[in-house]
Amino acid sequence: MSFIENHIQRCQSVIDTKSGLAPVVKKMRAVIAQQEDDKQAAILRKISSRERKPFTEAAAAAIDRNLPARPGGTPASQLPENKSLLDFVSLVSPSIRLRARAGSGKSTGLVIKIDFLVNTLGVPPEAIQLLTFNKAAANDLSNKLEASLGDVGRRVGVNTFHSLAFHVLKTYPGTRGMVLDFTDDARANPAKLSDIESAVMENTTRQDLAAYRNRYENSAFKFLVKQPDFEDQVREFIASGVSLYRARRGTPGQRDVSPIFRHLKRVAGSFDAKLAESETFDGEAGLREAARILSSDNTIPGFTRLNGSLQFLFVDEYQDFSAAFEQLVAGVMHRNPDAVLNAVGDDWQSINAFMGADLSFFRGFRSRYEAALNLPLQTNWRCGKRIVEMGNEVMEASNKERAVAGLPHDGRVRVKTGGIKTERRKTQEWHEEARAFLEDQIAIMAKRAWDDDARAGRDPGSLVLLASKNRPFGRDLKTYARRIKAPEGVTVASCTSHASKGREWDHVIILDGIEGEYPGGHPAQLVARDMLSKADMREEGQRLLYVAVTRAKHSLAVLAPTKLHRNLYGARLLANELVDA
Ligand SMILES: Nc1ncnc2c1ncn2[C@@H]1O[C@H](COP(=O)(O)OP(=O)(O)OP(=O)(O)O)[C@@H](O)[C@H]1O
Repeated sequence: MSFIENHIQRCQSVIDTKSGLAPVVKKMRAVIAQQEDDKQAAILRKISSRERKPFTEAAAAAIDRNLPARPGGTPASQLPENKSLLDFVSLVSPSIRLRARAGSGKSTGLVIKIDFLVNTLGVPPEAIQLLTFNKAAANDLSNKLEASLGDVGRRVGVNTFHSLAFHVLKTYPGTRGMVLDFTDDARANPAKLSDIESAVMENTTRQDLAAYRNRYENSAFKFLVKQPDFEDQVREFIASGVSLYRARRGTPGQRDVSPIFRHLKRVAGSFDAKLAESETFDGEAGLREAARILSSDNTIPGFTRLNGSLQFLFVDEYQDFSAAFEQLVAGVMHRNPDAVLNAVGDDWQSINAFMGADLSFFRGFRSRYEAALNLPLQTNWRCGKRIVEMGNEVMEASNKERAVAGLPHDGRVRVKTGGIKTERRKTQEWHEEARAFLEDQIAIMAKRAWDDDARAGRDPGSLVLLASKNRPFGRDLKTYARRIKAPEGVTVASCTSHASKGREWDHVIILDGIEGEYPGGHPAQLVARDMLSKADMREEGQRLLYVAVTRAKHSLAVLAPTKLHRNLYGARLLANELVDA
């Protein structure tokens, strides 16, 4: 009997006897490891295409336990739009990187797969661990698991990366007594800026400042050099740059040649030494140290759950990994070599480059982990068809990559540009014009959105104002939101495009769909030029626009007080209403 037939038989017996998957995974990996490098991927694909069979029926049942049938009675598992979901749930022995487009039911898919593993294959819930970036995502997944699996769902491990690191450092004898100066949401709150600032003050000489002056003198930022407080401004953005430098350490392909890069390295080194002296770990150092401990063979007394008994590790938002997160996951896998890793994320939604995120981790998944496959989840269950298309246009998607609309309704796209000229004018002047334009247009677009609801027989839906920065054109988003006359019972939200990730509203109005504005100016933007390529920075803006566009369920309005952003040109073709100035 061939290895593949044996493998399929072993899979069948897992279903029949609920006997545990670990030996099947172990055997499969051992056989693949014997193959020549170039043959490994091919044989894994072959195994996978056969492995779907024994598990498909039971995986379909898990999908149908969790998702309602279509109105005509077709079970969710039988819909062509859910074929990729069925693949994801039914493939259990390879590690998987799931590229899940916006609104494609990423968290729903995770919960269904865990339901399948626990209730059909008999995997103990304690042998399953989920890792998320922040507490909100962890709570959301815990609630969904409990809703689907009942009490058993509570036995699945759900942690943020930082809470896992915290636990390791507090348990490990070598670090138990150290000060842990990080919170669960430390990604949004990197090293305390004030401490970095003092390291900057102590490690920035006249010569270093001259290097910065040189760097910007002949660039688009030469206006900065002319400003009297140039040196203070530099010290401020160095501080953010040092956080970025620390987060990017160990990222493959890091550019590391410029004098500015070397200066950031020196300041970071001094800051790290200070942390070590005071026996303190901030979020970044804490993740790295926990990863180092996990990757060693040292005993961590009291650390039992992830110490060899783990069978499945699910990782969320994989597109936003920086080196520290990758190292932590590698550490968990080192302790649990037979575990299967399922990493889910969307490379189109990678928007944390300024926190050190780098897509190379997502892209290099198959080469980093044994017996690993890439799978897609392309159907968007959130947005109307035109809005899904809008997302594809923003991303200049090839046919293969396009997200596909799962919902039957069309959705509406509206575009209005103001054509306000920004050249040779003071910012304040054109901002005033932009404000007047926005106030008029927001009111018009909101009214049209709620009229759509009335025509479709829906209650007036939720509405959000989005922009890459909180202060588009001199007024904050909240103030614009407050001026909208909303129907009774509807609150108008406002949010930066970054913070909108993972959320959804019936109607979205983007306020700054203008040329050159995405992403909003991050304090580290100037030094980022020495660490990230121009293309990376441009694509980051494109992805942020994609996130903003795909928050809308029924209608999307794009406002551009000046000219339209080039990645939004597609909006003109898809717009139901288009009024150019
Ligand atoms: N296969 C499906 N069929 C029908 N509805 C689905 C399916 N998957 C998810 N949904 C619904 O679509 C909505 C979005 O799902 P979910 O929150 O899981 O998406 P997500 O991919 O995690 O979103 P994002 O990554 O954009 O934040 C939910 O209301 C969910 O019930």
